[in-house]
Amino acid sequence: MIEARGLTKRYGDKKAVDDLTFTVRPGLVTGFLGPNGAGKSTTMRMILGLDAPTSGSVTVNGRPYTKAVAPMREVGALIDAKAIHGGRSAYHHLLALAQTNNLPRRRVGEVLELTGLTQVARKRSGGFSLGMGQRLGIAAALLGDPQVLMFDEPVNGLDPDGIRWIREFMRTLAGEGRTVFVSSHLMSEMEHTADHLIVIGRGRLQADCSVKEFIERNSELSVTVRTPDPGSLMRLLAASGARIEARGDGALTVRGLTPPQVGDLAFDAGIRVHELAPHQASLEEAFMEMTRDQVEYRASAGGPASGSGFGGQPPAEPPLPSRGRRGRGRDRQDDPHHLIGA
Ligand SMILES: Nc1ncnc2c1ncn2[C@@H]1O[C@H](COP(=O)(O)OP(=O)(O)OP(=O)(O)O)[C@@H](O)[C@H]1O
Repeated sequence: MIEARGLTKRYGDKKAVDDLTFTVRPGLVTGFLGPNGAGKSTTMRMILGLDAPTSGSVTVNGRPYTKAVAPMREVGALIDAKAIHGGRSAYHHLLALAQTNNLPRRRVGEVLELTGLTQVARKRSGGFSLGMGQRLGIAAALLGDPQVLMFDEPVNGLDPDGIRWIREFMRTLAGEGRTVFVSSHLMSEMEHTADHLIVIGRGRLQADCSVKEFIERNSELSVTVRTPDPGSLMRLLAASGARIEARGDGALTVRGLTPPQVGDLAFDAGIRVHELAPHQASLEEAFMEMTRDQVEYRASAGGPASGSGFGGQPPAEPPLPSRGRRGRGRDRQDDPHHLIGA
């Protein structure tokens, strides 16, 4: 269990982390999300005692991590997988860590096996691929068989196989009852990995809830409808108060009406419908809505997109007028605790 209470970190006159209070519970994968510069790494460093809070506190299993008698048995952390002596083999890297931390030698073989590195254990780690380097970092984190695991952006730069492996591994660790805290700015990845989310923006807590709740509260259910007569259907639905967007692929996105309402209106007017489906926003779309004003270094729309993540991304959809999603998001940002304590 990780507990932060009023955790604050100031660099000069900038608050990198601002009065964060949250609990990371065992048995779940908790995603720690926020745009670039939101304060995720600073928070993780404070949890590990690598940075001192300006005020507030954070404990691991009830006490500050710096007070842990056997740190590697308390927390396993993957913060920077490249921080490894490249001339050493994976085996010797892990053995050195085990010996300096008073951990049994047998753990080296066990964690090599767990992370699928046994076959390459005697090779120089400097020649490892990014994915193998991440596995080695995770093997090191597991050496002390800790109950709490923290991963800072573990899937960055990995191929789909590597991403899937890390995702399943984190889920297994949580399934064993461990506390798994993982930071990421890759929304599509977190949607499939995390049970719970802690979201920060500009150092402040924005949400502390499940993935499902986050999506439901930050997006509006819409209806996708296809018809050979879009003009008539658009006029009909607009007259019933719906907001309609004609998509490039010929479908209409309708907001403000349910799928049965759209179907019934079309039927009564004798308009053929070829597709009618509810659409729930993805985690990424819900995030883009909530953090619209919080990305510290957002490229202009049309700038380089970074995949399914924060920053460098144009909004998922153009802003809608008055009752549109942008308006909804703004209202909520005035109350940063609207999702907290759900
Ligand atoms: N040592 C430092 N000195 C001054 N400012 C810092 C320092 N470390 C971080 N910051 C600032 O604190 C803010 C939070 O940074 P942090 O690295 O924690 O964010 P992050 O959410 O991890 O972002 P990213 O995803 O880009 O790593 C940023 O504005 C950053 O520039």
